[in-house]
Amino acid sequence: MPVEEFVAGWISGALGLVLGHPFDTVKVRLQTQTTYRGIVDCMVKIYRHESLLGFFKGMSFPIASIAVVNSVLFGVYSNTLLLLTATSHQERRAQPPSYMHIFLAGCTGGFLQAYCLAPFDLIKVRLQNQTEPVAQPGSTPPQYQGPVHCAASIFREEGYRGLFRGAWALMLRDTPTMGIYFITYEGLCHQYTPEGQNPSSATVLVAGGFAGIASWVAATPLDVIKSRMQMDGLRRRVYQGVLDCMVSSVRQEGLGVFFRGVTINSARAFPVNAVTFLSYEYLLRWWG
Ligand SMILES: CN(C)C(=N)NCCC[C@H](N)C(=O)O
Repeated sequence: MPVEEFVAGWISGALGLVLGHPFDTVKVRLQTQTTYRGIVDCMVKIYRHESLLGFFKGMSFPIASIAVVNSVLFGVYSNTLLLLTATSHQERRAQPPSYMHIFLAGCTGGFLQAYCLAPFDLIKVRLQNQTEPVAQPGSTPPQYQGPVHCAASIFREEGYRGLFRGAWALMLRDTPTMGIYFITYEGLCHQYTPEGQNPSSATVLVAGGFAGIASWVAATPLDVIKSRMQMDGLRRRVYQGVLDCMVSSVRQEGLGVFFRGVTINSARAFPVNAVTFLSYEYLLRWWG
């Protein structure tokens, strides 16, 4: 089993993650709290109340976890394609796989990465939702003092299953949308690259950026539900499950609730995934 894809997936994911984390914090706040009037209002309030550090809350854990999560996504994707089409990463430019195979490999990668991502994503969302300024003497300390304390508190108060709160919504979000992610990327690269050649850096950047946007637009409805399920249970349980969360969110806030954070998600997705795919492609070419 080729391991380069796993390592390239890890490094490229980490680069994308640092770039996108401030956007991600604004998105999570908009999806789960009603105190902000929009993206700009949310950014101004975070900056005034919590300083620049507020945008980077909850980042250390995803950085540690991206090694597992992104390498599982890219490694499983590439190795599933290898199983389905018997072509390695290097051979795929000359013999492109069918879109059905790309979609199936993307869905498989998305499904398995969601399982690894669930506890890390839960901790990230809980930390991002703490609105207290970072470490101010004399002020009330936030409920969670950091990722390890957060994980330990969830485990103590909600048990092992508590660490997987929102995992179903996460799997439903990631399985089909990772298929869309890889189809968009490969489709755009194929469209703008002469037969048998590697795509240029500009093509990889644009295809990666649009793959990110397409997958996040499709993922946003379940992303909202996932974030709400992850915040549920903090004080008391409100939702019985994914469906109940969907129905009560629509009843209270209308259908527009499913598109909360779609603008910020898309703005974040372009640079993050452009950088992710560019570094992934170049690392593999370098090692190949
Ligand atoms: C849930 N969806 C749509 C995705 N995860 N899409 C793929 C993008 C992955 C990248 N690490 C990112 O965070 O944008």
